[in-house]
Amino acid sequence: MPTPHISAAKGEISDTVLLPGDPLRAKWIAETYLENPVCYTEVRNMFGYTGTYKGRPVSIQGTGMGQPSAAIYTHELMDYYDVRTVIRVGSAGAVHEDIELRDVVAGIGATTNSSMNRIRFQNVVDYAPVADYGLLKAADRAAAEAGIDLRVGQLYSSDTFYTDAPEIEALLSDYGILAIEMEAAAIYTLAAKFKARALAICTISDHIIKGTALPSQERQESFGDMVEIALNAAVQS
Ligand SMILES: O=P(O)(O)O[C@H]1O[C@H](CO)[C@@H](O)[C@H]1O
Ligand SMILES: O=c1cc[nH]c(=O)[nH]1
Repeated sequence: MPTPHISAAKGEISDTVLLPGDPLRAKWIAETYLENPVCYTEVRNMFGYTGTYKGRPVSIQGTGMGQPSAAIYTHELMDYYDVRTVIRVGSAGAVHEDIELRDVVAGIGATTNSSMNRIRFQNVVDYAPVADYGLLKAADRAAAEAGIDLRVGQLYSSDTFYTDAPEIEALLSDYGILAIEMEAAAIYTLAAKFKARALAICTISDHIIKGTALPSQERQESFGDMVEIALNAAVQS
């Protein structure tokens, strides 16, 4: 029996899954980087594919935008399909002066304004969602081998894309946050719950402090470095 949101049969999804927010990015990654990709779900047009990379089975599953959506896919993958390694491959907005457009950032941790973990931990604990150290090391190694400067630091997983309080983003930058995205904190938390491994890697598509952005046609091309790091980390670790 499939899950409510994924129509694959058990065994059709690898234990190692890349998680882009955009389902069309899942399609592009599968068709560009995997050998023999097969689409295993089209429920809600949130595409998922399994193929091989360097001889190892790897799946790519879209998550949609925001922590509630990403949490549904991560939960079903880990709880029902026995997925044990996930790497988010996302876009993010830089909030730090040292980060530039097209930089690839790996989130060692994910600060968040989401209420999801407040609900989970009954408003008693401020849980600190963190990446899997082994996966992070594998990504760092894969980036070095490819000659890519992987920036490692904290992400901010926000529940809002548009904000009325830009001063919060400036404050977070002062406290070392590199970039804003919308899913990593939920994915890291669920990986901990299911004794799995998670890492979020993001390409900087816009710079919130500097007010610059990649033209839309350049976005997909700029994701190549991130995807290669993620796939090589996935198969090496
Ligand atoms: O490009 P993706 O992976 O969707 O990630 C980022 O882009 C979306 C916002 O435009 C949010 O999902 C954010 O996390
Ligand atoms: O969540 C996101 C993703 C890309 N750019 C942003 O500013 N925020």
